[in-house]
Amino acid sequence: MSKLVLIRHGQSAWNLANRFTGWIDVDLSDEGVKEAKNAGKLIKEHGLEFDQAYTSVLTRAIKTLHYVLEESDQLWVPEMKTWRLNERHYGGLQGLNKTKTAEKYGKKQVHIWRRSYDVLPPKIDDDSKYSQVHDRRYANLDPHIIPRTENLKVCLARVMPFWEDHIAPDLLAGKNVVIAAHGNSLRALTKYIENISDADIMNLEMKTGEPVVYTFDKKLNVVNKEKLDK
Ligand SMILES: O=C(O)[C@H](O)COP(=O)(O)O
Repeated sequence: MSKLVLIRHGQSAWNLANRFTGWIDVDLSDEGVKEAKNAGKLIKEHGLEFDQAYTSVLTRAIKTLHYVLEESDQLWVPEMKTWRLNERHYGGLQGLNKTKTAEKYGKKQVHIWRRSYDVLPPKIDDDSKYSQVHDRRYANLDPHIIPRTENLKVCLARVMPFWEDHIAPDLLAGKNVVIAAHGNSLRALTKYIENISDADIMNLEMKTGEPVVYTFDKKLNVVNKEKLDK
């Protein structure tokens, strides 16, 4: 039996300000720090011990992972950061206020951009101040791979190689794994793990700072799922 714990980062400054964030690197809010620490306490209370940790290359997820590991006395656990676990890229919506965008384009359209499986938000221009094409942390990627927009389908497609190369082999080797990432990269992983349909995934929400614990058998079938209450 191996365990996989998924944690959406604590509330970020732009969750609080209600702005589309995606690949913009905003920090945790004070409330987000509390949520991340609380997630670590819950993990300790439940006696969860990790062999490997994964996170994105975005501050809010990295800090959440570190608070979780610190609060559960496991800061020593090996960790790897990857762009493949980044939030879904929100394209030209990045930086915009969600309410104002709904007033401009209609609530229905904004809901489709936010939750549909395969509708792409508008692309971001490479010269936008919210584009990541010149961000040093992606310098080792082929510039064409850096997203200009993503829906959940595209996000899942870039998360999956990381699942195949790292997460699944760890779980098959009996390791316990923790992943601190983002609402939509984790919705994508959840869709795959639980085989959720394209239609039903629209209704799945990930709460900030709430650990979701999967137990897998030796063949990587899910035998249990539990959410740790805040
Ligand atoms: O990138 C963002 O704006 C949030 O992290 C997730 O946004 P969503 O709730 O619109 O998917």
